[in-house]
Amino acid sequence: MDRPADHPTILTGKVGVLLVNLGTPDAPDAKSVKRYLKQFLSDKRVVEIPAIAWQPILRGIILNTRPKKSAHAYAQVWTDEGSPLAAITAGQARALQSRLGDAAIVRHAMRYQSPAMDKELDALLAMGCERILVAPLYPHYSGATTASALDALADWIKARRRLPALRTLPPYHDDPAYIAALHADLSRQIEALDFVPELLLLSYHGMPERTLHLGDPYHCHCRKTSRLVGERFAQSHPDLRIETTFQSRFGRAKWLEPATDTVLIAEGRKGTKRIAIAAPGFSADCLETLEELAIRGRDDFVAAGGTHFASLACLNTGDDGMAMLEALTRRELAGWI
Ligand SMILES: C=CC1=C(C)c2cc3[nH]c(cc4nc(cc5[nH]c(cc1n2)c(C)c5CCC(=O)O)C(CCC(=O)O)=C4C)c(C)c3C=C
Ligand SMILES: [Fe+2]
Ligand SMILES: [Fe+2]
Repeated sequence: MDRPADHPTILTGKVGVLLVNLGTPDAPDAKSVKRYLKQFLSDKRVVEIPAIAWQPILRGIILNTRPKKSAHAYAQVWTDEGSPLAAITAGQARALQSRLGDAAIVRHAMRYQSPAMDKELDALLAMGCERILVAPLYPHYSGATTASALDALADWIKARRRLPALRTLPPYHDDPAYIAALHADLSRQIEALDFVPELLLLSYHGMPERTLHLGDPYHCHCRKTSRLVGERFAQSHPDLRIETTFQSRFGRAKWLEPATDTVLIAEGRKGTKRIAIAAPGFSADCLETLEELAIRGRDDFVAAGGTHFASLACLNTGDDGMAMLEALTRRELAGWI
């Protein structure tokens, strides 16, 4: 009798690591963006409005207007290797694989679009992995990101007969390895600038404010990262002021404040001339950092009177970030030995 597709022929005792990020369109055109947004914004973890009320708004309004606008934004940051988020996440998986060597098989997946989580989990199983670490690359826990990735894992679990042993990487917003990586990487980038910033803005993706009152730890996680990174900078760069903001507001509800664009304008107006902005909540540069911060953020700040603006890169595939990911991964794998 044929074996079912998810049934590995030989079990080898191998360990798999699946890096997971949010997902991105396959191409910077309205059709691909629409497909992506439809999947993303239909996730009940992302838009917590009953489907009966939300789906008509999504299908009737948002999916008819936003894809064209967003596709234009994606086109401005698209690379030869595709969407920056996709290219960088693939690079992180390759870099982690070479750091871990025989200790694990590393793959990557996206919560939305491709490579799909279920296919990548099946691939690890087919390669003989009896233990799999699923690592959502979100330092700060939120229902919309971390929990949603775990929902997709749960769906995969429910649909398979034979399962590996599983672990998931916890949020790492206050992990000394993450704080040290951010401080080292951002310090190096700041030292390489041709100006001395007065202000380092730490901009995190926003969330509806309501989620904070419902008990989502996201806001507190972001604030704690800022405090810990700020303590390091107070030692190394005592004249650098550090502020926290939230970007990428979506929809009509109140989102976490202060908003990044509002603060950039207010700082420019009150006479701040030189700003560096970083986005510690994003493991990889993406639309939200390369277009919203680096292009529109600069325009906002300069129009308000600023003269020097630098958008700093995310940890991406740099040594500081990869050493941190290796340390976090090895710690989880050690729990299995
Ligand atoms: C890093 C953490 C993220 C949180 C928290 C988050 C919450 C969140 N996002 C939306 C709506 C959109 N986000 C979009 C893009 C996007 N979001 C994240 C990360 C977080 N989102 C990333 C990494 C990206 C970039 C994807 C890329 O392709 O580069 C978009 C799509 C782009 C657009 O049309 O503007 C939307 C929409 C909500 C509603 C939400 C919390 C409830
Ligand atoms: Fe988002
Ligand atoms: Fe908080």
